[in-house]
Amino acid sequence: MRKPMVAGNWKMNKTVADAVKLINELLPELQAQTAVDRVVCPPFTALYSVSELLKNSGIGCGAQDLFWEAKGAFTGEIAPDMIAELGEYVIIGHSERRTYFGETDESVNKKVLAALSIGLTPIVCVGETLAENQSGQTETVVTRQIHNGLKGLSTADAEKIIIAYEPVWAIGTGLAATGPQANQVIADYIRKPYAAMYGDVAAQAIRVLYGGSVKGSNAAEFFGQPDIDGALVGGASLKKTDFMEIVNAAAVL
Ligand SMILES: O=C[C@H](O)COP(=O)(O)O
Repeated sequence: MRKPMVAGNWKMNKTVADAVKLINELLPELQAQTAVDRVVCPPFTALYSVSELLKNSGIGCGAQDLFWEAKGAFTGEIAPDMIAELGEYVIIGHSERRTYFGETDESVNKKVLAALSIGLTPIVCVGETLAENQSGQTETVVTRQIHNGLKGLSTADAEKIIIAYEPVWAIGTGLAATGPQANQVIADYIRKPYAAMYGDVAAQAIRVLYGGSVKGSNAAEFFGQPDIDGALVGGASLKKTDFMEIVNAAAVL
């Protein structure tokens, strides 16, 4: 039985002051919802302040990216142990990083291995663009991202990672996939190839989230699907009421 998870990806939003305010608003209600694993991923600049507020709260804290090297002359980058001091999770390979910052399956794989080696749990994002979807390439693209981005894991790590299926055309557009559409991709193009890599036990153990225009009004449609274990939420994670609607919807999963 996989425990549902809802993670908020704040993207490039919120100053430290704004982040502290939102966490203080969220904390009582988030803490009350123990049926769901709850995670927030603020921008790097707010990570320390948020992690201090979340200490011993039962709410997970994560970064939105990391670099695979341990230290050195990599201006602007953040090392795995710097994140591990402040949180337990890290989002890797978000489509915005693939699109705007040149992330590839190869860099995703290096980051996943680096995160796992220091004990962080990666939330690895995969998903096809609108053009890829419309030209019938969803299977090819998503299975390639799984094969190349997630290779080389140990058996224990293979059972621990989290994958987020985020069709790029659904991110921030208000145009969510349907529950059955997302479930089919997750079952056939994510869990199935993952089972071929790491076995059925791992493929059934890992949590796969859906992401892309999730809101309170459509969350239940995704959470009612057998292969969807929760959501990676962007826009709707920036306001207490919006985020809590989604977290509470996951509790009945
Ligand atoms: O990481 C979150 C996803 O990109 C979804 O963003 P969104 O909920 O604003 O569509």
